[in-house]
Amino acid sequence: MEKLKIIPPDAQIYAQVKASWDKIAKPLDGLGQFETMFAQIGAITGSSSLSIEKKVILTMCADNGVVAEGVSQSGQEVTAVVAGFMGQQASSVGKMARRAGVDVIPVDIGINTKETLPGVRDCKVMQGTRDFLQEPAMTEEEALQALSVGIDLVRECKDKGYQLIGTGEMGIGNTTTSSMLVAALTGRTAEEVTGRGAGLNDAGLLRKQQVIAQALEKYEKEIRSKHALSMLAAFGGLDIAGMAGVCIGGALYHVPVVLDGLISSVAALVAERIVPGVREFVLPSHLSKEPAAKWIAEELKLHPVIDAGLGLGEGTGAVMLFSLLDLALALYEDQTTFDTMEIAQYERYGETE
Ligand SMILES: O=C(O)c1ccc[n+]([C@@H]2O[C@H](COP(=O)([O-])O)[C@@H](O)[C@H]2O)c1
Ligand SMILES: Cc1cc2nc[nH]c2cc1C
Repeated sequence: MEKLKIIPPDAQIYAQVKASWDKIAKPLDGLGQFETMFAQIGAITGSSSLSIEKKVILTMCADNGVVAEGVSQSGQEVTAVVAGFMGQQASSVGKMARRAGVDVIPVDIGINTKETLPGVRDCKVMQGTRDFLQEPAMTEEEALQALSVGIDLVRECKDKGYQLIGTGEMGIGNTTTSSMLVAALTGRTAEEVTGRGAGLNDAGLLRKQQVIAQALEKYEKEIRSKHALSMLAAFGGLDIAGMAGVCIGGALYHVPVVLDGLISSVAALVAERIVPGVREFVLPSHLSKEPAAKWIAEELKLHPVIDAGLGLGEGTGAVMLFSLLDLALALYEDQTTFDTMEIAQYERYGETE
């Protein structure tokens, strides 16, 4: 995996797209980060004629053994229940995606059930991870298998003509797994990375913090080795590994990947540590309300445009960004330029600096 060769985004196309935005009759950089996000999309896809008509969310569903430690307000069985509704496009992401004209592929990459769920793609690696406080969540082989699921799905989506892929997940306990990975990968303390997840009370928050603090001690040697794949295997989760695979697949096949919240962003961090350069192929959507999210943004130098206290998951924040991108693109696709308006353009700061 470490030997994968990534061809970086095309800097010339980045500049071309930016120059094209500058010709549109509007204040210079008036669409701010939306202009640079499209420059990045053009650079990734290798074309300045931008198109994001066909979009998909890959929602990875998996269970986390660490739930046995009392770190979530919900029981593990909720993962399968919500994934079942997702298969009918009846969970939160399905509803938003239908409104936005986006497809959703729910994926069972490790739900703790033997049942197959109608409408959910069966890519199960195992029935949930093991409890990382007691033993490593996965073996490196299991982690690699989950990474491959994500990479292969990107290839398939590219072949089907999808131009933009969003990540999403569902898995009770996955904010504990995510916070643990952030602490291990960025050197933050349990206190700095732990949040309330899907709605923990004060006692639950304290318990979650203690579990992460204990695991930081228990795995001190592994953490010091800074080996991202071992840490992914040690802490999980299968959903994070699958989404890290999506990020790596995006970089390999040059498809831009829009990240959802905390769990998706951890996946991008893991992917970047395993295959350096992947971060240039991901676009964040929102800054999760979970405290660990800001440390990832800082580490990967990502600037999510939506900062609205979201913490839903499933890919909902990514769908929101898709809609905003669609609006911004309306200006680019059918350009009314300074020339169209016959407005003389004086020397602008971008040209003199
Ligand atoms: O996307 C986020 O940033 C986010 C923040 C908090 C909770 N979630 C969702 O809530 C679930 C995990 O919460 P928990 O408390 O069981 O770890 C999981 O299914 C996530 O999709 C998601
Ligand atoms: C009901 C429910 C739906 C979710 N969707 C994503 N995470 C979730 C967590 C819960 C508890």
